[in-house]
Amino acid sequence: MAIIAVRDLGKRYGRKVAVDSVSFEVAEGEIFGVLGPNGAGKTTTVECVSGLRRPDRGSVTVLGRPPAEVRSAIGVQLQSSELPERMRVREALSLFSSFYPAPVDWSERLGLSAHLGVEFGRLSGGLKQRLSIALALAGSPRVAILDELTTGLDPQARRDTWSVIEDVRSAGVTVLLVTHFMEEAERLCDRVAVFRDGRIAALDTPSGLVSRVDGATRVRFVPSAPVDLAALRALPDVTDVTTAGQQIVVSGSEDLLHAVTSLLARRQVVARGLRVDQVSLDDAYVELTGGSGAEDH
Ligand SMILES: Nc1ncnc2c1ncn2[C@@H]1O[C@H](COP(=O)(O)OP(=O)(O)OP(=O)(O)O)[C@@H](O)[C@H]1O
Repeated sequence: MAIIAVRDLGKRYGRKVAVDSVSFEVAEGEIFGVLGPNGAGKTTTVECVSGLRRPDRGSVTVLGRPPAEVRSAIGVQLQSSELPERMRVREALSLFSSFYPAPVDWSERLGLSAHLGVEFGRLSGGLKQRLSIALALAGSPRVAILDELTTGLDPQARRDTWSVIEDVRSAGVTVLLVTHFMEEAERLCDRVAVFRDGRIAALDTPSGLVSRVDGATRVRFVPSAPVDLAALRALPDVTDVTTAGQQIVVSGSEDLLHAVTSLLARRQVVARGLRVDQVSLDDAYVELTGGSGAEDH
């Protein structure tokens, strides 16, 4: 069942169209990625899902109801969440707990127990993010909205935060994750919506996005005997055949390897130094967003 349903969402700021005709559904228990360059409409979209912004057009439902009616089911960690510098971790947790009838303490699971007496201003970037997740989850929401959680973190803190997000999902929470990082989307997300100019340019699993790129798979080899390149080009899975010295490079869809090796076997040609490369989600992203920088933060 779809826990989040967005249909034909539209939002303008004055004359600026921030989001235009955006539709998607998120299934319960998914980690759903929202990806795209700066200004593509990601934050506006998730703010409409969280009920913080009212759409101009279209509809958003969470658990089948407008977000404003199910506030306690939605935990929000937004990009610029800052706390007073002198507020201690313990104080922040107890303040947020006081908002809810049945608060849940995530501090132990998120590795914050040893830092309860530390002031917010003295926490590392990774611990600040853990605290912001703990605060977003204090009301035991069914959906967590996490916006650019790992921007500005060092690689280790980013990896630690990823395992925290996996723990959150394991606890049964559906996650809507805004990110600029391909590696993060590939590692965590079940499906990803790639935003471009206020619209969804593609929506698929990370591997599905990769396979949309023309020539997503490349097979390279040196043939033991001359091969008819036209026969390779005629294979249904092949989009391109080039040569580099003695090496032949065949590009095409995922089933390419089987098609190429079968043809070579029939002609009793051995493929020496055979290598298969796959384009990365980075390549797919650049193609889908028209070459916009993915990691320009
Ligand atoms: N409050 C606002 N008033 C006017 N324009 C806005 C406002 N918020 C966003 N915009 C504009 O709307 C467009 C979409 O912004 P949004 O923040 O949703 O994009 P984004 O994909 O989240 O970008 P980023 O990755 O930089 O956070 C941008 O052109 C932005 O400048």
